[in-house]
Amino acid sequence: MIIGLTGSIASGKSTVANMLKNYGLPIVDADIVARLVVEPGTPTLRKIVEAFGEEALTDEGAMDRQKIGSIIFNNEEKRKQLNGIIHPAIRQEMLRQRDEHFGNGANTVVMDIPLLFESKLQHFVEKIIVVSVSEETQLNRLMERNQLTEEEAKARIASQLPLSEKEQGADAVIDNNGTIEQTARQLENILRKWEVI
Ligand SMILES: CC(C)(COP(=O)(O)OP(=O)(O)OC[C@H]1O[C@@H](n2cnc3c(N)ncnc32)[C@H](O)[C@@H]1O)[C@@H](O)C(=O)NCCC(=O)NCCS
Ligand SMILES: Nc1ncnc2c1ncn2[C@@H]1O[C@H](COP(=O)(O)OP(=O)(O)OP(=O)(O)O)[C@@H](O)[C@H]1O
Repeated sequence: MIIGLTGSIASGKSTVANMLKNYGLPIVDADIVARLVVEPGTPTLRKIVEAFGEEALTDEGAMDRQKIGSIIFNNEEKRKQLNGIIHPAIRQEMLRQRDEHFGNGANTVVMDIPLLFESKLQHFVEKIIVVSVSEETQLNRLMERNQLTEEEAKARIASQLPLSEKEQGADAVIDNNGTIEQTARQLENILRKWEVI
């Protein structure tokens, strides 16, 4: 089975992904892949420099995440341009990792894709878990974790589809407003229902 794990920024995907890892399920993590495909020397990083200029790089020649983030979370055109460059490389590597896990005998693989709905990747997975929180909880946790101002946090949240819309497309929704334990129990019930554990 291929499980798609998504939600919105700071809704708790990584928290739930770690729980899934503890069940021994392999995780293909889009955010990790997104870092892999832009490492110094990759064709994708070269295309980003062609599009955004040398200012896209740190002095060490890596992608300047702070700089690119400040550009694309406040400019939809620039965000679409970056997505057009980086998403094909992310997709290719995610599918490679997915097939590698099945090749190694996995029965179930989890694909942790923040932009699953935005990038219309539903066909990559069989079941979708959406990790959902209230706007207030999301804003507070994002500001706390990334040390962002309210304005910066709201810009990042606004760059994604609303969680209410994602819940419509979910096979299961985890309400992550409560404690980690309450989230873990919801996940356990979902995995039992799907006979994954
Ligand atoms: C813009 C970048 C440089 C910011 O890096 P930074 O280290 O500050 O954030 P990080 O990579 O940890 O992403 C945190 C979260 O931001 C959100 N996010 C990232 N990229 C995007 C995007 N293009 N559109 C909307 N939300 C995004 C996701 O919820 C992600 O989980 C980085 O997010 C990036 O390279 N984004 C483009 C690749 C992408 O779309 N990744 C999402 C994988 S589905
Ligand atoms: N149930 C919870 N109770 C308290 N804090 C939580 C809970 N779930 C997540 N957090 C915290 O909220 C923040 C966001 O959680 P997490 O990083 O799992 O979200 P995410 O969806 O993976 O975010 P991103 O989209 O940025 O990768 C983290 O600091 C995490 O420790």
